Amino acid sequence: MSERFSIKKRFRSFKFALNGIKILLKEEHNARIHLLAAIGVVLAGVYFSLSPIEWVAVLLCIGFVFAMELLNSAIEALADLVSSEHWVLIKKAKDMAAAAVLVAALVAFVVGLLIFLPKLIS
Ligand SMILES: Nc1ncnc2c1ncn2[C@@H]1O[C@H](COP(=O)(O)OP(=O)(O)OP(=O)(O)O)[C@@H](O)[C@H]1O
Repeated sequence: MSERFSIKKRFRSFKFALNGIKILLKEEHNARIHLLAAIGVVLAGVYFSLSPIEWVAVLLCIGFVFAMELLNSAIEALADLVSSEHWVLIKKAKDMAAAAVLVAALVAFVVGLLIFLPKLIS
């Protein structure tokens, strides 16, 4: 049977999700670098007075990279739980999860270039 809706439980789930972000920033050094980059990009966006559509692109990229970082770290944690021994399938899962972050970061980089390069040049 489905559970009754409870605001208290929804709030608790939200707290667990915030804890996930806290763990990411505490344990994943790459995420800290990405956070600094995101802050820099937002400040640059304010400086260059980005248009609404440019903000949408920038914020989507920032969210995309962090979401991929979170999923990558979750997969890494589960893989480490499964075994500390060397397994081809663990390598495959970890490398593909890391590739997801790389793809997101590359897309964000290209979008950043498309938006900021013309403003920097002119
Ligand atoms: N249990 C395992 N079995 C097989 N391959 C593994 C295992 N653990 C890690 N690897 C692989 O070893 C390499 C290094 O993994 P590791 O997690 O140490 O590096 P990393 O991704 O640089 O770490 P981080 O991003 O947390 O600094 C990766 O290719 C990963 O897929």
